[in-house]
Amino acid sequence: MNMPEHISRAVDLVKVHQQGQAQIRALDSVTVGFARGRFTAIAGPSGSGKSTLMHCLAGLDSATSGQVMLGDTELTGLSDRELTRVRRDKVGFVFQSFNLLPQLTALENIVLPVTMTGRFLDQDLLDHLVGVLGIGDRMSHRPAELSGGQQQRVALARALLARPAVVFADEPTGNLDSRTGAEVLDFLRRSVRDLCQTVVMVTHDPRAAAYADRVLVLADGRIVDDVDVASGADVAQALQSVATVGRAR
Ligand SMILES: Nc1ncnc2c1ncn2[C@@H]1O[C@H](COP(=O)(O)OP(=O)(O)OP(=O)(O)O)[C@@H](O)[C@H]1O
Repeated sequence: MNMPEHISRAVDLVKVHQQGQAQIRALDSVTVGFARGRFTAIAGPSGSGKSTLMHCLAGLDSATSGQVMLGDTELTGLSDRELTRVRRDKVGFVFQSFNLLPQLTALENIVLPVTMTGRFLDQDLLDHLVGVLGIGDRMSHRPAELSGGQQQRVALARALLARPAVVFADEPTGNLDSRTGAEVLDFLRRSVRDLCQTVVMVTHDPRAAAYADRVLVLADGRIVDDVDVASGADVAQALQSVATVGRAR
């Protein structure tokens, strides 16, 4: 699993959490690669290791053993300081809880990661993102003055403006009503299609997973299914797989 088209990959990844005397094997020898310009959903029941896998892939958490690569950079073995730099330069994040800075306006939140690091502010891309997301008239508002859906749109623009190697989205629709959630998922899918963005999304929701090109299903820290959702039949299979694993627990 060392293919160059895999922008993100994990090899034999193990993560053991210590909880008192008990050891919890949150990831049990996971090997997986994520191709550029694809939208992958990581699905599975609560506690199956979805967030742990995403956190290790994104350099937010360190593995117990195994290897994580982001582009040409091996994350495993980097210091906290180096990891911070890699995350800042190569990763975009979208969280369930939006994670906007409350004292900044929507526009300031969106451009902060780019301006803070002295990088080129791509005004055309900014205009494109704001236009597609329909938040042009909210740019001077602070997060508290925005709806949940508007806050998540601001977070999406912030994640994509820096043209990260990978956008990691952790339950991005978890705090949204179903219509707004569908708009967020549509936008993620569109960013893959129009901007060739690579997106990896954690979700427990089969309907959200169905927006992806590929669905990885985790159970007990292992990949139990890996479905290419190119055709309608595959979507049905992926949904069935997520539901079955969920019921079996
Ligand atoms: N910091 C931690 N300390 C101890 N155990 C942890 C820690 N983080 C996660 N775990 C355990 O590791 C396992 C995997 O957790 P993880 O959060 O990755 O699952 P998940 O599939 O994302 O679940 P959910 O859908 O509920 O968020 C669970 O058994 C969880 O209790």
